[in-house]
Amino acid sequence: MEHAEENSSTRVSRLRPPTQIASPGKGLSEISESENNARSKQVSRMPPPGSLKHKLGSSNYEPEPKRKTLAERAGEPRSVAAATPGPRTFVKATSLVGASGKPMHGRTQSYTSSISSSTRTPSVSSRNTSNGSFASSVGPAGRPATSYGSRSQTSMAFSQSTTTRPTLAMPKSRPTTSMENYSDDDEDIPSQGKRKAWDVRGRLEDVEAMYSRMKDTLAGTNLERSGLEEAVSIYKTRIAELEVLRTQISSENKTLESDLDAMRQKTNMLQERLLTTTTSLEDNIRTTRIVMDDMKREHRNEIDQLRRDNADEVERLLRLHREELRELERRAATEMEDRIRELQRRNDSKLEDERIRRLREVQELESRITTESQSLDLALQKKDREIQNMRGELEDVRGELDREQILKGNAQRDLSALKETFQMTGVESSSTIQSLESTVASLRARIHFLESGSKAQSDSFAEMESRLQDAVRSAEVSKQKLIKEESLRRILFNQVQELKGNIRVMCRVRPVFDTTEGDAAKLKFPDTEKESKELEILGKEEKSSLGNITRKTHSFTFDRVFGPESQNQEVFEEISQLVQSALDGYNVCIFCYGQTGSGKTHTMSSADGMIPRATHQIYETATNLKDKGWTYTMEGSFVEVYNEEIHDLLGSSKDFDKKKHEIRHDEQKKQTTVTGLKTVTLDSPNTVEMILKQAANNRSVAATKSNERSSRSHSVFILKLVGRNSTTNETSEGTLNLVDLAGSERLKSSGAEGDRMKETQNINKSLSCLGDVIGALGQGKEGAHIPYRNSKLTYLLQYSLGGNSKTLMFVMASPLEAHLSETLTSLKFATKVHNTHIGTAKKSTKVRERTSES
Ligand SMILES: Nc1ncnc2c1ncn2[C@@H]1O[C@H](COP(=O)(O)OP(=O)(O)OP(=O)(O)O)[C@@H](O)[C@H]1O
Repeated sequence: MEHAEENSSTRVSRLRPPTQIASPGKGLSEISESENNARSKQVSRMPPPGSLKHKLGSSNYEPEPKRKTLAERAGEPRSVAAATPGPRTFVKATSLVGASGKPMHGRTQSYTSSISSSTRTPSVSSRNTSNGSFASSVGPAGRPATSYGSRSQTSMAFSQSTTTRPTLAMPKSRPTTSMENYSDDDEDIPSQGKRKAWDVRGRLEDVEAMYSRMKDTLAGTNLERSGLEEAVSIYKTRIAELEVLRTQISSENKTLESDLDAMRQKTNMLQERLLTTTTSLEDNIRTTRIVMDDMKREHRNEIDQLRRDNADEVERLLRLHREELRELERRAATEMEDRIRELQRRNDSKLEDERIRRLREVQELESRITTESQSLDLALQKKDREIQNMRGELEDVRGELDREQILKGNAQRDLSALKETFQMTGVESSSTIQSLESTVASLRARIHFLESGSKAQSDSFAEMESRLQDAVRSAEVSKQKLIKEESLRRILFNQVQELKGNIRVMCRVRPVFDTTEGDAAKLKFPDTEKESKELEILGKEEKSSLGNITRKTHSFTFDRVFGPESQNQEVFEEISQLVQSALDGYNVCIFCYGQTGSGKTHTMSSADGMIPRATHQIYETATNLKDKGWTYTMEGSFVEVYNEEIHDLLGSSKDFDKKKHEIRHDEQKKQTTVTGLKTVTLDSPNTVEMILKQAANNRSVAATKSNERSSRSHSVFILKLVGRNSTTNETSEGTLNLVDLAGSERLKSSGAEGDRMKETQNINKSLSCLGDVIGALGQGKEGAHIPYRNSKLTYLLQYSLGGNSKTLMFVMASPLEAHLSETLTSLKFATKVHNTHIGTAKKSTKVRERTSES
């Protein structure tokens, strides 16, 4: 098997073609027979290869009975020359395996073809050979073997079994071919090897017999060839099949590879999609959160709105109810009403008398306090002066005393020196002694005098000390008294303010600048000589149904009316007391209300307007109050309420639409804060100018976006004043709000559209909310709902409008005929506010209208 495998590569090409049979001879028949034998076996075993292997592989295989196998013949006792000495070719079994050397599938696997050309030594006695192998040597007997004998020969054998072959006897006379040896055993050619040379016939017969065997062999070879061809074709088919399989596998492989690529791409795509989905999911979550926040906010607003609506509804119902009650009361007691009116009038006059009396008392108290504090100041100054004088005297006396003591020391030293001199010289002169003694006496007298003077001086010094202590003590008492009186002044001052009313309304009419502005309206200030409280406006001409042209005169009364010639200085004098209240710890709110161009900004924020004046006053007062133990911190912020949004006028105008500011209330402290606002500490009077400039700049920058910003938004200057008295440990926290409201013109008359309409609607809404809040406060019911939340402006000013706070409204009026109806609307609104009583009772006024024919 080992050799068969080694030589498998040469197996087919070594088949000997029939033409190689050289010369006829004795060995020819042998070859023919053995070949025929072998081939017939092979042929019979060839197809089908599958069964063949099975048979060949089995040791029980029986060859055809009519022919003897080479093995049989080899086993016969007759001596046969196996081969000539020298190199000899052994046919070795070679398994016919697949071309690749691998075992064949199925039937082809079992078929083995043994083709060998290995050259071996002649010794065959000790080795095992294949039973089926045969050697062929063709050549004439008695001569050395032909090239057939010496060269490699092709033989075919089946290596199904191996047996030990008996030792072959070597010929004595001449080397014999194997053919000769075999021919003796051949039954078909009995004469073989015995024919005589002259027996041509016999030999011819032999040749013929040999020929016929050759023919058989040829036929066998053909069969073998066809078998081999068949095997080849099977291999080819198999190869083709394998090729197809390979193609299929490679195509499958390609498909799988492309599938793999596709899968990879798909995975990549899926990963990308996953990434995109994750990102979009995160975005969605973020957006959802924002939306949820918005919704929450909206929800909160809606709830607030609902609450407000409910409260308004309840209020409306209450109002209705009240009106109904009033109506009933009115019907039931018309007569009583007159009496009540009468009583009220009396009450009012009593109240007014009381107010005047209290005012007088307060004024007297104030003047007394002022006089007392002045006299105290004077006494203090006098005492200070006295102390100064005494200190000077004391210093002089001390200096003198020091000098005298030096003199005394000197004199005593002189005296003792003289005494020593006298004792040394021994000179005694009575006159000199007397004079000296008198000098000593006088000196002694002087010393005594000086000593007594020094005592008197130190007594006077002690007296002065005690007087000084008394003066300091009394100054301290006076200071304490002054501090107490300052506290009393605050209380009394607040009482005066309350008596004046916690909501005050003043009117200011601006001048007509030039004739291009249009005609001036007919305005009258009847009481200019007295208190300047009244304003009369002659209305427009109206045609009655009878054709008469009439004109109404509208009379308004306010706490003060400022005519066109009034200056900001005059206006400020009226409000300075309120500014003082803010320093005393009250919340103060000063509004400017009126149509565009009526002078609100001029009054409030111009260079000499209320804001700079108020801050200057606060700064001065705070500095003066330092003597009375008060230290103040002042922080200012400036905001704008535009379209119901809060903007920081001290911040950057770029942040106007980005930064959201929230209003927060501290219920306990009754204080309002706005988130994210820039606050400026007012540590010098000039800071306010800087604030006003920046606010104006920001508004003008914003104005380029939405036109005339100042008249379309409310501006609120918030000044927080926190004071602390280190002597009394008192604290005060007041807020001063100075508000420049947006133009109050009505939507109809302004003819606004789009964005402007929205602005106007928001302005109208916030102004009417302001009216509602003041109206609700005027009802004066404790715990009643005040609709602060209805607008940003009222919500911002919540703690500066109700309760203990003080409010002043300036209604600004245009002097022009063209603005008459707007002016009248503004003045009517102001009258409504004026009639509102917050905190203390206040005389009510009405708009009086008289019609006169023109
Ligand atoms: N009492 C006054 N004396 C002199 N000038 C005045 C007076 N009132 C207003 N003015 C001037 O009139 C003009 C318009 O006034 P101002 O800007 O104050 O009106 P406004 O009511 O604030 O308008 P807006 O609502 O548009 O802000 C300004 O030039 C201002 O200086």
